Amino acid sequence: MDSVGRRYGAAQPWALRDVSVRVPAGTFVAVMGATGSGKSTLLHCAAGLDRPTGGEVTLAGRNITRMREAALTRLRRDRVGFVFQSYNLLSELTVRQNVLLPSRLGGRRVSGADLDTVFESVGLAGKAGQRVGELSGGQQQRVAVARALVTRPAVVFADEPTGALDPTTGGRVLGLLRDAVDELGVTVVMVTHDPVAARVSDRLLLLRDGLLVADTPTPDAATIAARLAAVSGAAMVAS
Ligand SMILES: Nc1ncnc2c1ncn2[C@@H]1O[C@H](COP(=O)(O)OP(=O)(O)OP(=O)(O)O)[C@@H](O)[C@H]1O
Repeated sequence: MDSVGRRYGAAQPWALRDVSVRVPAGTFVAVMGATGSGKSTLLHCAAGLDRPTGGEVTLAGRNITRMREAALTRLRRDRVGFVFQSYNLLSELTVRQNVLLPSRLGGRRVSGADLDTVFESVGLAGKAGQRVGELSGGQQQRVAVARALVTRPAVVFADEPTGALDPTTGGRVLGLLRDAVDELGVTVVMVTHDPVAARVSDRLLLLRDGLLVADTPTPDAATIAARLAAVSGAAMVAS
């Protein structure tokens, strides 16, 4: 992102202000900050889900700033995976159908071998035929991770992927994202409120009132919590 700004209306304050950040391939980045600091806005602008008001965005080597919607949709489908807090799965469909749905909609074939590999790696082997509605929250998030990874994306964007999970289950999901970085060279950009979850990342971005106020190698969880409290406190004082 080069000098990216976003506001949701001329009379609105800037949700993101002049953010410049480069994430090399194969890096795991955590994005943190107080509620309303612009984390989701940053993620959406970086992922091509939202258009910045100003600045330039390059995603998986392509400048998407003025890319037409159809090309952007193709780029997202082919090179990007998404994992959300709410899983965004179709509960009446099976695990396999959910994982294959985005590729099918895009007219792409996923080989049985690739599907088996991804099910194996996220611990869903043997569950492919089960209806998603019958699975636990942790299992559903694994399905979402499998769906994000099955197309072998360059980048996975995750918005609070462990927000609805208990710490143990959340830890497993974070482990899957970490493995995707270490073993497949995927780039992960993850928004989280949880310093323990952020600890799995290589690099920490901290936002305050839409400004990028820190960009550092990820420290230990206690230091993350202290930095988060410092920027959140400052945001509260400022408002
Ligand atoms: N669609 C929208 N229309 C208007 N304002 C918006 C919209 N989306 C976000 N905002 C505003 O932009 C600012 C940043 O919001 P954003 O959702 O990016 O913050 P966040 O750090 O992700 O917050 P949270 O931790 O609560 O999810 C907030 O002031 C929010 O009210």
